[in-house]
Amino acid sequence: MLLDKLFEYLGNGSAAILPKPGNNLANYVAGAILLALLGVFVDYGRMLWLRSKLVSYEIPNWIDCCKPTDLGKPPGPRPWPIVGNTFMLPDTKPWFWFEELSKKYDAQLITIWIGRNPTIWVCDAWAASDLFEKKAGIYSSRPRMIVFAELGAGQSNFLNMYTTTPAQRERWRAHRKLMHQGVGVQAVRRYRAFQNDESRVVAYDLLTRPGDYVKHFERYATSVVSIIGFGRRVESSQDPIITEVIAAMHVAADLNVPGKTFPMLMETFPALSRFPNAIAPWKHGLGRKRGRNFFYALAAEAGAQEGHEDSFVKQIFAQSEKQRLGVEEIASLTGNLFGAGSDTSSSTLITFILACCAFPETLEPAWEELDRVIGPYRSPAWEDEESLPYVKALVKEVFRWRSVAIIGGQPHAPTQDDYYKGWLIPKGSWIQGNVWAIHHNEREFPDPDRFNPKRFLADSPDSRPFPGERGYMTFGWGRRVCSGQALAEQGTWITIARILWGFRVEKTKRPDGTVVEVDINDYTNGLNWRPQPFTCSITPRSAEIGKTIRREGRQALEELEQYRGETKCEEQVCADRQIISSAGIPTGTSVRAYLIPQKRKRSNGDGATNDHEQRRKRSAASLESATEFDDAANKWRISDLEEQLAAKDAQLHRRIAEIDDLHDKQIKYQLQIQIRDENIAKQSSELKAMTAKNQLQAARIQQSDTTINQQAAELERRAAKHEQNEELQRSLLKQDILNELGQTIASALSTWSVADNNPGQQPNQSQSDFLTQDRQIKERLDKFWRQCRFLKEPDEE
Ligand code: HEM
Repeated sequence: MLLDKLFEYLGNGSAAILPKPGNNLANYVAGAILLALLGVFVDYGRMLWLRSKLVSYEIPNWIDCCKPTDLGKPPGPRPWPIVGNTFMLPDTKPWFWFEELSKKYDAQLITIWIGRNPTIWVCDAWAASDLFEKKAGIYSSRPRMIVFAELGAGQSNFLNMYTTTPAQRERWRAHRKLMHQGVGVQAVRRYRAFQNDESRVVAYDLLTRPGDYVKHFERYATSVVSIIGFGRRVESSQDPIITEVIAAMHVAADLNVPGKTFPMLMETFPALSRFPNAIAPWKHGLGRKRGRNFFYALAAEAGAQEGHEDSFVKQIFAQSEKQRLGVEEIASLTGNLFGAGSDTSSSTLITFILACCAFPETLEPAWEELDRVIGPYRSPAWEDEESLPYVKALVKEVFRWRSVAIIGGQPHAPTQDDYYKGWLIPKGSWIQGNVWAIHHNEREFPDPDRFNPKRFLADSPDSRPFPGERGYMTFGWGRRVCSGQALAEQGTWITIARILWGFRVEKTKRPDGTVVEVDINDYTNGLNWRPQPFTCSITPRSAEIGKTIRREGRQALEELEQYRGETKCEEQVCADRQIISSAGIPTGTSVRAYLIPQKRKRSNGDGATNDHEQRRKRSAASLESATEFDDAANKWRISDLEEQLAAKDAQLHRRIAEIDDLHDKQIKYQLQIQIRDENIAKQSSELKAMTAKNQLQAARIQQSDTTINQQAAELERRAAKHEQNEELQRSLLKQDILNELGQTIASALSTWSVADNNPGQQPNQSQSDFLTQDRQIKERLDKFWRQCRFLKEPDEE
């Protein structure tokens, strides 16, 4: 505090150090030095005292909470007075160093002193989950951030809000609720149609201009949030929303990385941030609020326009009175969609392209799955997600492998003193997740630098336990978890699935056949990092797929037509003047004016303006300011040319699309004629086959008729023969009967003559014999008559 005062004194009161009549300058200086030394001494005492508390012995259950070696071991390098560990920080990407330190100290948490402030880096997934998730009630506030909040996005910005007091918590909740209404899990399902269309346009753009893949991704990500926010899409990568916002985000991301230089040193000496920009080069021009005005102007313009009543900005204006939203808050709520949503999403897609080039073997299973489930005649749709488990795992691996928010976005701050495994985490201190270390721990992710989607397949031997069901911590934690997570996850899935389905993404080949290697470690230095520019080859996987991409791309553009619009330029003055003036922005000021402040004052085409000259004179002492102005003027001129170029580009694009359209129609008709010809040929050959079949069947019928006739004749012949046989049998039988009859009669006659000729001879014997023979003759005669009746023909009756 003392040092603060000293710097404040030196800063604000530069006049005070000038000698005044009667003052002894030497005494002044000596007094100041003495005071400063005393300040340094007291402050260093405070630092050491606090540091000693970082290893606490007031642990209720220290036996099970930490290894004995942890006790007494400082969880970070020893700080120096005033500068802390600042000068030990590496020039770039300090997260690697923090990871090394956590390994060196075998500690999940380490402490680095940025100047006089301890910052605690959580380098372990389980510790991050224990603190940020399980103790979310304590760890959901933000620390004081000079660069990011006070000089940057503003303290009233939802990203930076404190939640220490009930009033702050109530304000933060109101903003969170609005964000949920805009981009919460439920809300983003409504955006699937246009998000899918924008992703189809990306595929279409990759087909026509693959070399510009970075621009396509930036346009896509910005357009999606622009439709959500303002109900209008971003058609060209020259749109100021892209050029300005993404560039601003890169600057902000670079400035907010802990480093040994300014502006991060203002975090430890806040007084330095109060110097006017003109004499404070260490501020890098921060704190001008231009961004806020720009976003408010955009919001007011979109809010005043007809249509798209469900856009986020209209919801915000509808609730602004009830929620007592000020201009800054409205600007930040809409601006956050762009600030937090466009650079992050596009950088993630660039990382995906790098992974495709560096690890081509991981693409084969994805292609197999996509060919099996989707085929070439349509691209993946939302409903396919569950049928494409490998693609889903690949998207998760993209989120893990090189997570865009590599230090977990903004720091958290506990709202009270807390202890974790013996370490004190002081109230209000800066505690931040080192996502790099968390996602590169061998225990959870073996061979962590290898891009390996199988880690996210449950039955794979490469999968390991990890806190939380998602398996990664890319979107932060607890109550401060990224508000746009659902939107980013669904958009990243659909775009990656479509690119995998449609394209062969690989390293570029030189004319001599050698490949241009890619470097998986060549990333930018920002807190949202992305691969440094690299070349790659992006070609459609087949001609049929190429056709589908074109067809779907054009269909998507037609569907997106309803969101057509453009960021207003100078001549298109903001419509809602009342809102603008109530916001303290002069009426008639264009949105564009907040991007390039001096444009309206330009008097002639050569760029030399009166205002410019005056400003040069006024600020002769501030070379930086003048250069800055020159930059702005040049930027405006370039931007004009770029606009013209973009318009020509758009015209050319439309013309190419028309020609493509005609070409496609021609191909379509030719295809239809071909299909019809094929149908006719097929039908006539079927007819021929049927006729031949019929003829064959007729011949068969004829043949079977002949057979039947022959069989009938044979039957007749057999019947006649049978009759003849029967006749023969009957006559033979008649003959037999007649013979027998003759014999019977003969025997009767002889019997009767014997009896007549020998009367009285052995009468009894003869009598009985005679009677027997007589009876036998009668029986034989009876039988004979029966047989005769049997043989008799009916007509012979
Ligand atoms: C790949 C894309 C994205 C990544 C990796 C990402 C990552 C993050 C991270 C790490 C945080 C800090 C969380 C914490 O403090 O614990 C965050 C906060 C935030 N993000 Fe995202 N983000 C992404 C996309 C988006 C999108 C698309 C939006 C909006 C449309 C968005 C809006 C926000 C907001 C408003 C916050 C602040 C939350 C708060 O402080 O309570 N983000 N994001």
